[in-house]
Amino acid sequence: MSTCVELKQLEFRWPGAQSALLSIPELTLARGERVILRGASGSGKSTLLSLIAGIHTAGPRQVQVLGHDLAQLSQHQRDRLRANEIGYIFQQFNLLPYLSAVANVTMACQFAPARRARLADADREASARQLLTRLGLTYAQQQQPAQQLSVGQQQRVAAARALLGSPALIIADEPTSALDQGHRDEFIKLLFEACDAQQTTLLFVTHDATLVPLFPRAIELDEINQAVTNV
Ligand SMILES: Nc1ncnc2c1ncn2[C@@H]1O[C@H](COP(=O)(O)OP(=O)(O)OP(=O)(O)O)[C@@H](O)[C@H]1O
Repeated sequence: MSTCVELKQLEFRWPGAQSALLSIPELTLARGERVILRGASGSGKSTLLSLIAGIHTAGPRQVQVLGHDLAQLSQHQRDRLRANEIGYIFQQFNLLPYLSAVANVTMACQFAPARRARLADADREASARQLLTRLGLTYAQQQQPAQQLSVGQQQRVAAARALLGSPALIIADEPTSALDQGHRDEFIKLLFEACDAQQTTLLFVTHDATLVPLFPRAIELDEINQAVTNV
């Protein structure tokens, strides 16, 4: 199985900080893997995600995504790689409230030519509708402005937006924190099915330990991060 994300001797310290926040000797995520990354508040989860997404950068060869050494790419190349290959599901969903659910989803491919090219159906809207239907939204709900949907429905729209155009990696940053347990488990099941259908790697980040049994692989940030244990 090929590699999606590879960290090697990752050392990261925020400017002005006294010591490294992250010191991770090695971590590999294979293509198509479903991984939950858990860690206490402030342990560096979001920082690690921002390094994998190329929003911030570490040293040469420390973070590789789909074979690209992010430190060797220009800002523009990193932005392009992110737009084409990484779907992000945010805690607050980041939907545009007045746009319909389906329009929120199609926006994902606006600046991502590779994602557009991978759509099974050349019609972006048709592909977005297929995903939304698979994630359980009716046609009528797909037409509604995002702000008129329930929290659970908005979350499915955010997932469909991240999945459209089959990016190699989905990063989900605390996406279930606003849901009750029943909706939460159902959402994760749907997310797995959608990722499986398109061979997408899922990196799901949370501080909630009760989600761990739902995933085939769990990583405790405190266990792989030597910076924390050395403090
Ligand atoms: N842009 C930044 N500049 C400087 N320091 C930062 C920045 N972002 C985060 N930090 C610091 O890095 C540490 C880890 O923060 P981070 O947000 O990565 O943790 P987290 O595990 O995602 O926390 P939470 O679960 O509360 O969201 C914190 O001490 C924070 O103050």
